[in-house]
Amino acid sequence: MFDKSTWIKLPRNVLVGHGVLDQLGEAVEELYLSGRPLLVTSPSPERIAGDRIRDQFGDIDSISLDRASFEAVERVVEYANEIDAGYLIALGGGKPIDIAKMASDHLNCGFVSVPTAASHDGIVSGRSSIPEGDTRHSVAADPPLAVVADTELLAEAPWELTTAGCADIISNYTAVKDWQLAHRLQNVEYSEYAGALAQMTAELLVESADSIKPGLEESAWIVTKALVSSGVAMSIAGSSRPASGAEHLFSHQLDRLAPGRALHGHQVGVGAIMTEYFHSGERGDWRNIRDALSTMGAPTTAEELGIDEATVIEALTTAHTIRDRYTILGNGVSEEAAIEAATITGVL
Ligand SMILES: NC(=O)C1=CN([C@@H]2O[C@H](COP(=O)(O)OP(=O)(O)OC[C@H]3O[C@@H](n4cnc5c(N)ncnc54)[C@H](O)[C@@H]3O)[C@@H](O)[C@H]2O)C=CC1
Ligand SMILES: O=C(CO)COP(=O)(O)O
Ligand SMILES: [Zn+2]
Repeated sequence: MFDKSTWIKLPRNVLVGHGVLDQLGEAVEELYLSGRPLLVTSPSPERIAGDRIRDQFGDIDSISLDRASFEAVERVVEYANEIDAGYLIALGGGKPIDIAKMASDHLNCGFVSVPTAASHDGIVSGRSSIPEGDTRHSVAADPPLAVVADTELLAEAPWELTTAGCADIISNYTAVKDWQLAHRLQNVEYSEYAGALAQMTAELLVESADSIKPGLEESAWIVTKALVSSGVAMSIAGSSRPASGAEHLFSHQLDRLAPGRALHGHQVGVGAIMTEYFHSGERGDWRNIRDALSTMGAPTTAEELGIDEATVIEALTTAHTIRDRYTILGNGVSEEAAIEAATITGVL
C-alpha cells in the first residue's frame, strides 16, 4: 500500500521589491485576518521602519526585544493575550522574526514577516531557531502568512547584514552535503527536491556574485530572492536540514561561547569553509567556498569574525553536542584535527 504523505506550508503572499513596505496594509488585507496586530520588533528596526507601519495600521501596540529566547517568546505571548491581538507583524532581522514565528504558533494566530535586513534565510521558513542553555532548538512553526521585503529598505541596511545573508546561503553547500551524509549513514529522511533547491540557490547566488555590491539595490533583490528560495527549501523539507548542517552547529556554539561578537551568517560562512574541508579534504571545494565568501565581502577568518583562536577551536570540537543532528562532525573532531582544518583553510 502507498503510505507516503507530505504537508508543505508556504506563505500566501510574498512581496519583494522597491517600496513594497507601503503595500504591507494591502498584503495583510488580502489575508482576511481579524483583530488588531501586535508589532514585534527590535530597537533599530523599530526606529527605521516602525512609523511606516503605523502610517498604514494606525497607532498599533508594539513590543521591542533584542534577544531570541523562550522568555522573549513568552513575553510576546503574554502581551498579545493582554491586548487580544489578532495577528503579529514581525519587523527586523532574524531574531524578532524567529520570536514572532514561535509566539504566533503558541497563540494559534498568523504572522507577517517584514525583514529589515537580508541577513538570514528565516524570513520565509517554517522554523524558529531559539537558543536555550547549552542547546539550540530548531522548532517547527508555521511560516509567515505574508512576507514583505522592501529592497529599498534592505539596501540601506549596513552592508555587513547583506553579506551575512549571502554567507547563510553559501552555507547551503555544506548543509546539503551533511544532510546527504546523514541520509546514507543514519537513514535520515532526505528530500531530493529540497536538497536540489537549496543547492541551486547557493549556485545561483555565487553566479551573481559580480552584481552583489554595496549601494546597489539590485544586490538586495538578488540576495532576498535567494533567502526566500532557501526558506522554501526548508518548508519543503519540513526541517532546516537543507540550510543548516555542521557549519550551523559551529555558529550556534559560537553564539554561546562568544555571544554577540559576529553575525549568524558570517559565522556559518566561516564554519562552511572548515566543514567543507572535512567533507572533501585539502584538495576539495573549501577554496571555492572561501573565494565566494570573500568576493561578496563576507569574513573568511577568525580574525575577521573578531573571535579568538581558542574559541574557534572550542566551538569546532564541541559543535556536535549542541543538537541531535548527524553531520560530518560525527561524534566530534579532536583538537588536533580542528587546529589542522582551521590552519590549512586559513581560518586561523
Ligand atoms: N528560523 C530560521 O530558519 C533561521 C533563523 N535564523 C536566526 O536568525 C538570527 C540571525 O539573524 P540576524 O538578522 O543576523 O540577527 P538580528 O535580528 O539580531 O539582527 C542583527 C542586527 O542587525 C540590526 N538590524 C536589522 N535591520 C537593520 C537595519 N535595516 N539597519 C540597521 N540595523 C539593522 C538588528 O537590530 C541587530 O542588531 C539568528 O538567531 C539565527 O539563528 C537564521 C537563519 C534561519
Ligand atoms: O539558520 C538556519 C538556516 O540558515 C536555521 O537553522 P537552525 O535549525 O540550525 O537554527
Ligand atoms: Zn542560518
